[in-house]
Amino acid sequence: MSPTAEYADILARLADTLESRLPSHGGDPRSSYSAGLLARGPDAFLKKIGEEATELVMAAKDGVPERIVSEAADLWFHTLVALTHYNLRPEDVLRELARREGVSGLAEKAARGGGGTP
Ligand SMILES: N=c1c2ncn([C@@H]3O[C@H](COP(=O)(O)OP(=O)(O)OP(=O)(O)O)[C@@H](O)[C@H]3O)c2ncn1[C@@H]1O[C@H](COP(=O)(O)O)[C@@H](O)[C@H]1O
Repeated sequence: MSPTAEYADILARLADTLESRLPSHGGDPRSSYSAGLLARGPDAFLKKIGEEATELVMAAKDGVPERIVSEAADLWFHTLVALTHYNLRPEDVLRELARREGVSGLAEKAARGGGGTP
């Protein structure tokens, strides 16, 4: 099995798990890290997204592949927690990326009247 096929549904499965951690689904902060974040609300998980994004930037600047992957995974995970709170799914983001596929970022920016470097 190719790595892509092996991991194809990990985001959906993780989203299912996170939904089960919502307060409305009985998520228990005593036994679940994500239930704790979801119970504390946006201030808690949005702060984590900011921290993880910064940690990813620092890892990338250091250029250590294992740390870049680890910090990117932390950022994706906390982003999924946020999506869950707002009743959104990773499939919604994947659909948006699919919609953009093949559309140059430069062309899209020009269509919006933007210019300059990325
Ligand atoms: N993928 C993850 C995942 N990635 C990162 N993390 C946690 O995210 C936190 C990252 O925060 P930091 O790196 O800042 O470490 P920290 O200082 O300990 O964190 P804080 O105390 O600052 O929150 C750590 O506690 C990690 O364990 C994750 N926690 C859970 N999952 C997945 O979510 C599922 C459900 O987890 P629970 O909700 O805990 O049952 C798990 O089975 C996993 O599949």
